[in-house]
Amino acid sequence: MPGLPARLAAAHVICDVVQGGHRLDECFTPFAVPNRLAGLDARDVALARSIATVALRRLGVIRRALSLLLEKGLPRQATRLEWALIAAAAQILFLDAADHAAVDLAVRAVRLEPKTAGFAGLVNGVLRNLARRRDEFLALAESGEFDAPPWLAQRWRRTYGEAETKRIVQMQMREPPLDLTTKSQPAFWAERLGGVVLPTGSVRLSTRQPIVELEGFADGEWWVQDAAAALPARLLDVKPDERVLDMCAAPGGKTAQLASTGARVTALDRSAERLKLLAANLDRLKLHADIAVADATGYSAQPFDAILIDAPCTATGTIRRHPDVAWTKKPSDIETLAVLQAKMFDRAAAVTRPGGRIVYCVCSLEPEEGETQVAAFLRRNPDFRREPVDLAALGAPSEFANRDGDLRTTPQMLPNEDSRLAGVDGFFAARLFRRP
Ligand SMILES: C[S@@+](CC[C@H](N)C(=O)[O-])C[C@H]1O[C@@H](n2cnc3c(N)ncnc32)[C@H](O)[C@@H]1O
Repeated sequence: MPGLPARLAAAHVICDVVQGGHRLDECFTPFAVPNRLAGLDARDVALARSIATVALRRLGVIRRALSLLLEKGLPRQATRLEWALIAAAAQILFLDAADHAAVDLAVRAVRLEPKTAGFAGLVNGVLRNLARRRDEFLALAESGEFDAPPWLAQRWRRTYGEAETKRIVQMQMREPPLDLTTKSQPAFWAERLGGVVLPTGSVRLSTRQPIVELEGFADGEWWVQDAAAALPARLLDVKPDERVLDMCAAPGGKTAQLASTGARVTALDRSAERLKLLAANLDRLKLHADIAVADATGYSAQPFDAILIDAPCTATGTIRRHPDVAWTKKPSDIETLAVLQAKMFDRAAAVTRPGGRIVYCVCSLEPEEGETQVAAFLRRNPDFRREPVDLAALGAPSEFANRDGDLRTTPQMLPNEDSRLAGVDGFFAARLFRRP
């Protein structure tokens, strides 16, 4: 039955992410365990990915709609039913699938498994009702009220206030644009690829074409990187021939920026697998960095002129691009990561030469990983001082800096009349100079 394998794969992936804690991107690599894509052709993989992505982006409201339709809740003996219902609901409410096809394929999918086969009638009824009451559920979806896990929304309200949190959540429900960092000539590439040049210099497209098919990819003229993610490496203001450490480097978006300045860059990461990706990316871009596989918290070397710490974090600023983050992270992750980040920060201080500098950044909206982390670092390391970011030099709007002069972006910033071209990832970055 055409379309069935893609729907089955999507339902499995949604379960692997929400129940198994897997990263969505990882589920779509050939090394995924379990591999849900075996035997699927490229079109089916793309369809499964788009269903799973939308389902995770709108999981809160989909679950809310299903709970309104399933008066008695999900049958306890068939919890796997939920994933098939979620995949089908994502298609009915948010994708251009014909209702009857989405319902029919979901019914066929649940009939394939002995544990769920007896509920085919229930699935049929629930999904038909969902399609009939589509407008009501779309109105519910518009509010954005259900699309962030309550614990995260509550934190953001405390940090950013009610109104901004609403805008953050609403932006996270949208499909993000594709941002490119070009080696040179952003205006030329924007024209060739049908995009725009942002004030910060990134090229922004709204295409859904596979990246590898876009002009300039194979020739290594640009790489994919959110506009906010492109700013921290620039804050380091690296000069040719300086010795620079990229402390958490893979897959190498920021290493590429640092290496393209002519600096001597060491790209360090704990993950040998991810460093293979970095090496392949640098190869395509015809750029060079020395690669080191090591745990940053125990790293030792001759002092560097400049260090970038793009620390591992909860990544709650990237939920637009990685909707799985909203459903796989938990409050204790913030505490665990904050401890690791502080250790890395102190190690970086130990290998910064007097007069040298550090840029510390995270793609997290949580102050414990950003603002608070820097304040604690400065208390522990009085030989460092903060240097406010120069927004004019970055071409960034004034709202990109916080009161301390650090970079702080939130997803609803960089608005655009064309909503397909609006928003940025949530990022935090601070510049710290070691006294000579
Ligand atoms: C936010 S990602 C880096 C993204 C990268 N800078 C870029 O722009 O493409 C964080 C990285 O930290 C690495 N990492 C996590 N713990 C580490 C540790 N203890 N030592 C070194 N690297 C670590 C992860 O493997 C991951 O690649």
